Amino acid sequence: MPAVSTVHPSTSPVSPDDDAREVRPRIAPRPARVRHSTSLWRLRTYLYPYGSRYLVMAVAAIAGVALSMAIPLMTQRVIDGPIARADQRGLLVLGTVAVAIGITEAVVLFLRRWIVALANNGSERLIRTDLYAKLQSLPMSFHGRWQSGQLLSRMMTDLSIIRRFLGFGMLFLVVNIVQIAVVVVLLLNLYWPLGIVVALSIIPVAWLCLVNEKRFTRLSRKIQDEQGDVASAVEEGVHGLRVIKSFGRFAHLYSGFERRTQQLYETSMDRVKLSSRFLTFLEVIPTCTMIIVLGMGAIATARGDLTIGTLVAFITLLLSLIWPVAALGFLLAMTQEAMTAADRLAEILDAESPLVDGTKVLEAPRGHLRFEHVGFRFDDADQNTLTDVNLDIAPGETIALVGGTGAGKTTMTALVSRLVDVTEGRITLDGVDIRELRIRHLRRLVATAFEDPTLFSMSARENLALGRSDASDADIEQAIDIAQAHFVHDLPWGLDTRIGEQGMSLSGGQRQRLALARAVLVNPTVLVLDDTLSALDIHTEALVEEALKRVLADVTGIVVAHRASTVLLADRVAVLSQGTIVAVGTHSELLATSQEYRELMSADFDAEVELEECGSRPHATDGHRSGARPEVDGEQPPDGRAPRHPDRSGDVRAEVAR
Ligand SMILES: Nc1ncnc2c1ncn2[C@@H]1O[C@H](COP(=O)(O)OP(=O)(O)OP(=O)(O)O)[C@@H](O)[C@H]1O
Repeated sequence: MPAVSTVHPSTSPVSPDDDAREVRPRIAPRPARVRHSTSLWRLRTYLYPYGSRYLVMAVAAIAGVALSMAIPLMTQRVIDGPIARADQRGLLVLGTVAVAIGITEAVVLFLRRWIVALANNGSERLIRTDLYAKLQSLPMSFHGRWQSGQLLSRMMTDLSIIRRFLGFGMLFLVVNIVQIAVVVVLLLNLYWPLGIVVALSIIPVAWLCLVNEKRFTRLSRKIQDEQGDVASAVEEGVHGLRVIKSFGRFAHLYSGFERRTQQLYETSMDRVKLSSRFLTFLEVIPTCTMIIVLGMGAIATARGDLTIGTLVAFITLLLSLIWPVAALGFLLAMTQEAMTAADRLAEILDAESPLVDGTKVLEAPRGHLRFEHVGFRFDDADQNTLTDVNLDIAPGETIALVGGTGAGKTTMTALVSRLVDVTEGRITLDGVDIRELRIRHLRRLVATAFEDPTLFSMSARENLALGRSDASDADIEQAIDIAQAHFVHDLPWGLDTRIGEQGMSLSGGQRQRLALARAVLVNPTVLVLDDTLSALDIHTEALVEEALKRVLADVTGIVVAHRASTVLLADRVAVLSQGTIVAVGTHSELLATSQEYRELMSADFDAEVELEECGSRPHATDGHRSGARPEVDGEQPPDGRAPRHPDRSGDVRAEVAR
């Protein structure tokens, strides 16, 4: 039994940047009964680190409103006091106090704006980093279901909506409601008959808000989803530019894009119409109230029931209500938008990852890999992709996985590094179920080079050292040598050359070689090559295979092979058909015993012959693939193992022909 140690999560050597770490967002857990608005409320935890700033902001906002309300009351005192009595000294004192109040209000306003920027940009950053970490931790099945544009629009647009709400909407929604309530009380206190008129005018305002809430929410959600669709279309258009241009399908895609933007435009206009009607009513109500108050106030003053100073103060206070009431409309709209944005963020933050991290690490891994009755079914599929797969790969052995298109080869390799988890059976590494191993540890042991090599917008060196940040220059050089990726030294700044988005500035073969070097650099215990050599020219492929033979001699290898040439890198071959392994053996054994294997090999062979007959065997240039290699006679090793290189084509032809 291999030495295995168990690592307690809190003392684990796994660094926090582990892609499968359990992401614990600051957001509160999802409540059992989810209601609209709960998502926004749950985001309050992102305010806590900036709690003191939000508090200062709220105090400054309330102080600002209180000061603005003090000015009409001062005016009343000035008119009914020093002005009525022609008291110059009293006028000077009260005037100075009024100026001081005005200056203090301006300072408080500046303070609030400055602090708000500090606080809500900080909260936005925290939510964004949590979202990013969560996205990284979610399984491939999640990313398969979601359009990247939808994720992008949540990370950018929805977060901006929430930032605006946290910095402005939330505060003023509260401040304005408080201001309306306080002013109404003050008005009732100044002269209650007019105060009642103002208080009654609040009823239609509240009714309008309630009536419009549902429609506004629905339209906001629709717009945000449609923005995501547009972002997805832009993303696909940019990524698929080459395909679109080569097929001359620009007009077709353009019309699809135009349809989406038209839809977004129409929904946005629906919302504009709704909010325009709503806002107009909200502005008309205070104006009508003002006309009634002016008329009734004039009569009351004429009767001597009201002083002129009180009427001026009343009108000034009422004027100060126009903005808070009119603003209620867009503040409520902002709140609705923030609620739907928070719902959309919660869809990511609450997404459950079925991948559970293990606790064990292998002290001295040997690379004994076993598939035991492994079955796998994709989430949305109605039947298994893999069924009862059994395969025992000895330490240091290399297995070639061969099978027709869609047989399940890529899926099988994805199980080894737990990009997806088995749904039946188990996979063991040195006798330990890989689900019991720490994922970061497992992914250190298993390195995969994919057929479609993704390179990141960073330097060639950073791309190479992605799986092993502590790699020395000598390690990098060795990996470059094995993958025959010496071309990196010819790039304008050598290894420090920034490779374009997705490595677009490199050829397919160059990208594959970098991806291969990246996998080799990890110095893994298990090396998985998912048809990694498919884009190499025959000359480079021969050199890479020569070097790979040395690497594969020391590691356990799984090589997905579509062609006979690649099969010959392996010690044994497993034939996968319709999701299950139908034959395992050496190359020559399978040629002798497996009809399916013979057919797969002869298909490759036929393609080769066709190429030769057409005289179209390509020259050794990057980015082209011949599928064939020069015919060199070779001998079968005495142990029946597949001859590795370079005489496999001749060997395959001879045996298939037999
Ligand atoms: N995300 C997915 N959801 C549902 N089915 C999927 C998904 N990904 C792949 N499949 C299906 O699983 C099967 C196996 O796919 P896989 O990519 O493993 O085959 P493969 O043998 O590697 O094929 P190829 O040689 O063409 O790369 C296919 O039928 C494919 O349609």
